[in-house]
Amino acid sequence: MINPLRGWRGRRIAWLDCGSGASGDMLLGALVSAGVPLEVLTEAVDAAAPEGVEVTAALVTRNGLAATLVSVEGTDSTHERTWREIRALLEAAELDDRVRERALETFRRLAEAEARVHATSPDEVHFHEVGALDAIADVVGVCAGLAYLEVDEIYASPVAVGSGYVRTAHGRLPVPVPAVVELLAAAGAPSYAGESDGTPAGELCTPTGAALLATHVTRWGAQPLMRVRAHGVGAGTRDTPGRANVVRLLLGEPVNDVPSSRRDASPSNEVAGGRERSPATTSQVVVETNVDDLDPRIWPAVLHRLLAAGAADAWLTPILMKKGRPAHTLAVLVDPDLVDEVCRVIFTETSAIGVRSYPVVKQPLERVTRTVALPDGLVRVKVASYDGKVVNVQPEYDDVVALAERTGRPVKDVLTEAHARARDDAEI
Ligand SMILES: O=C([S-])c1cc(C(=O)S)c[n+]([C@@H]2O[C@H](COP(=O)(O)O)[C@@H](O)[C@H]2O)c1
Ligand code: NI
Repeated sequence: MINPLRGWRGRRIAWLDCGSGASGDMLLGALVSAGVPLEVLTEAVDAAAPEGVEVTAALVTRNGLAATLVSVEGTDSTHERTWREIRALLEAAELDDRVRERALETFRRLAEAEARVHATSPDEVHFHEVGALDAIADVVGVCAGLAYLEVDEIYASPVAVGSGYVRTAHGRLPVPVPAVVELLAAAGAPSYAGESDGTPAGELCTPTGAALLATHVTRWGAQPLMRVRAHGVGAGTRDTPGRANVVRLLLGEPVNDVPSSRRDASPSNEVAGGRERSPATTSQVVVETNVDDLDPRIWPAVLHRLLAAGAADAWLTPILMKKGRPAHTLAVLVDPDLVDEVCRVIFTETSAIGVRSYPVVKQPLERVTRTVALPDGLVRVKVASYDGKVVNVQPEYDDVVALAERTGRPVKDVLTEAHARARDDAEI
């Protein structure tokens, strides 16, 4: 089995074009079309599926475009599964830890979205279509395919969600269906209807597709500046005239559009041992501007937009400017390939009429995200190591707050519990 990205040195990124939406099978097709061997998906699916399923791939066309259609067939003996059942199933399956962690996170997001839609708790959620055998296969297969590619970061375009109505086990639902709205909102993903000529587009993004995107994608926007090394086109089941019903996956390396002296000072992050990224220094850019005339109520939205555009961090420092004017320095830490996007946000959202920027070298600690199981639910935890030793364990605050809200417990108690469990798991 040859990884299509094999032999590359340096950072690897993936960009998903979700201009015709996203679903589990479209994502599977894009992975196979980009070069992920079908066996990688079938091995993971066989390990997780409670009953026999067959995963096949075929070359088809969608509105004239060649695309790979991956189909998952099997007879399911049950009509619904609970989040608890799926969690137990994934926990018991012989899956690679990373694949299991991602699949659990995908279903956790689905359970939380369903719980919000139906005003219940994740543990009370009964999945219908989303808990079926083919959906489990889609989730595990996509998580296995993406893990196989070992990309450092996954970007995706804004997501076309569709419009109109769709028939489901819940009855007739408006599109985007409620679970998709919840999932994309929780992930901060930009979305739009995607109608071409005012005709309702139907359901373009499904809950499974949205949950998989929410779990894997860390940045949303147009294709970043990248050298494409491989790409794939995954077909949706329907062939709609006038629109290629596909997800495209582009794999490549980001192009650092920065002076060569910076590149020399900052080696690229090679994949160490094939999995974890080394704590090598990385080069980023700080973009700054001083502003004295913006309505201060707008600043939180500006910071939010900058982070949504992919900035690694954005902050304000109060300053006293020329003529004794109180003002703020807005500073944004960003990868070189996103500087233009950050400048676009600054110029359109603030009153700045210029920015300055300078390269910086960042030394990140090696870190991994783990999921710890508390009695009431899951919490992601960031575990950072220095010199091979765990030096920091930090539960994801948003997960802690969500769990505290769901259970009615104080946030500080859930935080302490998550912290203790994570430290136990990390053996520190
Ligand atoms: O299965 C469940 S719980 C479910 C919830 C919702 C809500 O929006 S609420 C919608 N659906 C519909 O089921 C089909 C299949 O979805 P996949 O993600 O498995 O492809 C789709 O039409 C959803 O809108 C299911
Ligand atoms: Ni529902």
